[in-house]
Formats: sequence, structure tokens, C-alpha cells
Amino acid sequence: MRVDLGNALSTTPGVSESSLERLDEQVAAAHETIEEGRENAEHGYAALNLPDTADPDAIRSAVEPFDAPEAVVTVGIGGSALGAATLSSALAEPSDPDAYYLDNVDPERVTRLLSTLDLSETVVNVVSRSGTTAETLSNFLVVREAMDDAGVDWTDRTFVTTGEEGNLRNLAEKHDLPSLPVPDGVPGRFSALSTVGLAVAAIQGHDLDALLAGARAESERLSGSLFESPAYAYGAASYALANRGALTNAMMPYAEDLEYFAEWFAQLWAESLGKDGLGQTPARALGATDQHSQLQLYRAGPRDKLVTLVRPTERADRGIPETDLEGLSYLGGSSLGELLDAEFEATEASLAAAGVPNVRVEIDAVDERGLGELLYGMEAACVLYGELAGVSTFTQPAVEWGKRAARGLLGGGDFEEADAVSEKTSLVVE
Ligand SMILES: O=P(O)(O)OC[C@H]1O[C@H](O)[C@H](O)[C@@H](O)[C@@H]1O
Repeated sequence: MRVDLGNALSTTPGVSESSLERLDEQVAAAHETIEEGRENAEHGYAALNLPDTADPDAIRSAVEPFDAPEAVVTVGIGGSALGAATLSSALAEPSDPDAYYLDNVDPERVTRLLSTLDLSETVVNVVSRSGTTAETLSNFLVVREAMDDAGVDWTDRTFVTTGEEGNLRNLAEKHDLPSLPVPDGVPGRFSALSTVGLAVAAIQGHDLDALLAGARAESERLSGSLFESPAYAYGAASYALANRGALTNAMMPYAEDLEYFAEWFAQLWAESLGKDGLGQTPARALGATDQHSQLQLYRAGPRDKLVTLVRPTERADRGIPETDLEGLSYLGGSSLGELLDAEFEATEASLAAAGVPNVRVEIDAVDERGLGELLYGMEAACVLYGELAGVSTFTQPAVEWGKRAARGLLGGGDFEEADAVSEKTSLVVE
């Protein structure tokens, strides 16, 4: 992963090279804390050890019984879906089993999906770190019933990824389902490079070793200076820019295959850093599509944004046919890839010319190696940002509040948070 901070130096907000040099002392101290956390495999920090602790052989053998299914349906939510979705959507080949994600409980979508699948040729991948998440367990019960109704033995088609204890672990043991453990100390949003994120990639036959090698290469570049580590350069600059008013971070990959990556990044950044009145709101965008919608706001709206532009430097290209259509001849003989790159650089320049900070992040290609670098790099950037900001990066108390309220409403226990629902203020206009 390469990070270029040049377009964030003399912008508004902006961070000068000398202020980055001053910040580097704090980066050195934060790096020591992170390294200590990694050595002791402390909660959260353990995720940065996954390039060495994840076991690709164990993942491959757990999914071996499911040879070449037509489809894989992952039932999970948040960190238990987004990492796998990022990888499977970015790496998808036409011959791969189709990957679907039930990460919501919208009955219409669930029903539609189940009615289109041949369930006897579908693998169900149930993922929940806690084993208690209401959306995941409800969807699983619905899928299981659909399999029963279709005369499919769900115990032959299901595997489970969960913690050592909990409802889902009990279910896996009771029915002797193939299962994988969620590694200790790895929060959901940092679990893409673990059993949680890699199982679907393994079913699809993608190269887990190359993914982990990419992550390892990025981990080996973590050091006590932001000027030596692309991940820390990104984390430190984002932090400094947020302190100076860039309260939104628009993540804008220039590769359709990375569209899900922006979604994954949004959870990582929002849940990890949104605490104590601090944080940086992630916005999801896609180049070049969003040049024709959101870019107007990014360039000319409130001066509260950092735009992160991500691209692979190599991609399979496709030529644009020559044309004698008036005014379009400049396109003929060029290629879609060249056009996309020109758009990337034009957007960068247009933001810089307007004084809007933007950071360029590049990987060689959207392949296993590049994704390993990118996901690990962003995780390390996030952990560093959290250290610099002094927030509790690996917890999500605000999310837990809502979970308790919903559970209380459904009669799943006595939770005072549920009372707040009946105390809602209304001002209805009809
Ligand atoms: O994996 P699970 O325990 O089912 O959790 C799934 C998700 O639930 C919560 O909403 C957390 O805030 C997320 O960080 C987590 O990824």
C-alpha cells in the first residue's frame, strides 16, 4: 500500500509537513503501545497479529465438505459480514459460487433471496462472534426453515463461525456442524483477515496465503515513524486533519470491485473512532460514478472533509473503439482504464485546486495480495488514530445501547433502554 499525503499539506483544513513531524513523536509512543498490545495479544491489538496467527489450512479444511456449491449465503451482520463481502466481491470470478449476504432483516429481501436459490446447492455460512445477535440468529432460523421446507438437510449445508461459547456454538456442537472459531481478542470489525472473513474466500478458491502475505507485508512496515509506514501515515494524517476540522472522511475507491471496501471501512472507522464526542464520519463514494453526484459537495461544500482516493495501479483494461462521431474522437483508441485513471487524477487536482484535502492510497492490483495490504493497512491506521485520539478503539457501547433497547422491545429481557422508546417526542405532520 502506498499513501501520498501531498494534497493534504496546504489545504483547508490541512496539515503541514512540520506539524506531521511534530506529530511523529506521538506516533512513536502510540506504536510502542500498539506493539506491546500485540505482544500480549490484548483484545483488539491481537487483530494486528492475524497475518501470523490465522491458519489458512484450518480454514480450507473446515470448508472442504462444501465442494463447488452454486451459492454461499453468509448470515451475519456488521463485522461478521462486511469483511467477507469485501473480499468475495473484490475477488469474484465468473466461475465462483455466488456469494450472498443476509446482513439485514428486511423480510422482502430475505424471502426474495430464498426463493431464487437452489437450497440443495447452497452453503449457509452463519457467522456471529457473540453467537447472540438477534438479526443473525433470526435470519438463520428463517433459512433453516426454508431448507426444511425444501426437503434439504440443513445440517449438511451449514457451517458456523462463532466464539468458544454461546447459542451458536451450542447449536454447532449439538448438530455436529463444521465450525470455525472466531479468534480471541479480535473484534468483529477487525476480523476480515481471520476465519470470519476468509471462509467464503476459501470456498471460492481464492488464495488465502497471498491475502495474509499482503497483510504481513503491511504489518512489517509498521514502525515508530509515520514517514516509514503507509498505514500510520494514513492514520496520523486523518487524525490530524480531523483535529483541524475534517470531520468527514469520504472514502472513494476508483474500482467497482472495491465498492464494498468503502462499506467495510465505514464500520471500521465509525465504530472504532466515534467516541467521547470525537471521530470522523465515513462517507461512502465510488469513483468515477460519484464525480457526477457527490463531488460537487466535496469540492464546494463545507470545509469539513478529507477525501480518500483509492486505486489499483494495474487492472485488466478494455479499449474504447475508434469513432468518427464529432467531438468524441479523442476517446477512440484510448481505454476505459486510461479514462478512469484520468478521472482519478482530475478529481485529485480539482479538490487540491479548491484547497480540499485529499489523500491518495494505491495498491498494485485488486487481488489477494493488494487486498491483504489494504485491509490490514486501514486496520492499523485506525488503531493508530484511536491511540492518538485516546479513545477506546475496540468497544462499541453506543451500538450495544440500541441492541439492548431492541431486545427489550421484543420481550427478550428487562432492559431500561427499551423504556426510552415509549418516551419518544413527536411532532407529526400529515
Ligand atoms: O458477530 P456478532 O457478535 O454477531 O456481532 C455483529 C456486530 O454486532 C454489533 O452490532 C457490533 O457493534 C458489531 O461490531 C458487530 O460486528
